[in-house]
Formats: sequence, structure tokens, C-alpha cells
Amino acid sequence: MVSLQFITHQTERYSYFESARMALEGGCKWIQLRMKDASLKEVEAVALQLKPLCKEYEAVLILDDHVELVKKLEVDGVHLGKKDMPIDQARQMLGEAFIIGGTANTFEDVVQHYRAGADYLGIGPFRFTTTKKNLSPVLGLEGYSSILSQMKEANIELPVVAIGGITNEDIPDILRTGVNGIAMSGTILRAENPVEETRKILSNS
Ligand SMILES: Cc1ncc(COP(=O)(O)OP(=O)(O)O)c(N)n1
Ligand SMILES: Cc1ncsc1CCOP(=O)(O)O
Ligand SMILES: [Mg+2]
Repeated sequence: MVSLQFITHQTERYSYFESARMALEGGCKWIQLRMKDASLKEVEAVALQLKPLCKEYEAVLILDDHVELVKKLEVDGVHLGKKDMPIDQARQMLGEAFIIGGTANTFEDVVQHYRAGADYLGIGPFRFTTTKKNLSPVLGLEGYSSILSQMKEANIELPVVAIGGITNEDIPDILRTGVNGIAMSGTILRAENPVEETRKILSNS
């Protein structure tokens, strides 16, 4: 079963909470609550709803960006990008028990996050996506192969999650580059049945 991190998104059909609920029902064990342009109060309200549901499904819940909220609500962790709190500062605030993920687009980003104490890396984008504004350069399969071989050479052992415009058909090739997991949003939420789509995605090995 592929390791899948579902990234929440609000669509015309689904709320952030509903998007996560469907992924959980489909068997996903790792939810990232990402609510771009929402206030802290709005993120807190959804996180409070989602926390018990993730517990029921024995799934990990992390928040995008909001380190203080992660600490306050005692969810499992946070995902941080270049414009967010630096990872070493977040680690100081949260301690070792919380998961901290960092966004990387280059090998240099990887080294920086490794030194700062990240637990995993979200490397992307794999291809163009409308889910995120101001995308970094697209990596494609070659980008992953190159970054992962540089990590191997430098003895950097950190789990890598590929993200950005990934479809179910892409997953076998992406995993062959040595990536450990996949993060997805749009492909699941655009599917006619997001619960079934999640199941189908998870059946990749
Ligand atoms: C798993 C994963 N990888 C990358 C990102 C992107 O994070 P960031 O660069 O901080 O951009 P925003 O998501 O905050 O717009 C992510 N969220 N998750
Ligand atoms: C948060 C994020 N960071 C890079 S791409 C992306 C969104 C991924 O969503 P999708 O699977 O819809 O392309
Ligand atoms: Mg961010």
C-alpha cells in the first residue's frame, strides 16, 4: 500500500472537512489540513472537528503552516515551506514528539531541512497544478531521480513525499525514483467518487 498524505482543499462540492472525511473513509492514514486564505480562527475550528475523526480512523493529522496552533491543539505535526517559520525554530517550539515536514524543490533545500531537523520532505511540484499559487519549477521524474541520488550520495536519509499535480497513473513511476510516499489533493477531489479514488490510489504498491 502506498503511503498517501491527503492535502485538504475546498471545492464547489466539498468543504475542507468533507474533503478530509472522504480521504479517511477511503483508507488514508495521513491528513494535512491546508486552508490557504483562511483565518487562524477558521483553521482552528476545522482542526478541532478533524482531530477526533482522525483519531477514530487512526490517522495522523498535521496542519499546513500554523506551528502555534499545532502546539495549542496537540495535533500530530506541521508542514512548513520557505515562507513559513524556519524548521529549527518550529522544532524548538514543538520538541521532538511532533512531526515537522519541510518543502523542498532543490537538493539545497533538502540539505537545509535535514540540518534543521525535519522529519520528512515534501518535494515538488511533480507537474503544474492549480491547487497552489506561486509554484516552484516543475521537477518531473528526472527531478526526483536527481535529488534522490544526491541525497544517497550525501547519506541524507529522510522520507520523501512527492507532491503537485500527481495522478493515480503517475504513482508507479514516481515510486520507482525512490520516493517514499505521495501527497495528493486535486486528483482525489475531482474524481466522481473521492472515497473510491482514495482506495484505488492506496492500492498502488
Ligand atoms: C507534503 C507537502 N509538500 C509541500 C507543501 C507545500 O508547502 P509550502 O511550500 O509551505 O506551500 P503551502 O502549502 O503553504 O502553500 C505542502 N503543503 N505539503
Ligand atoms: C501544497 C502543494 N505544494 C506543491 S503542489 C501542492 C498542491 C498539491 O495538490 P494537487 O495534488 O491538487 O496538485
Ligand atoms: Mg506553507
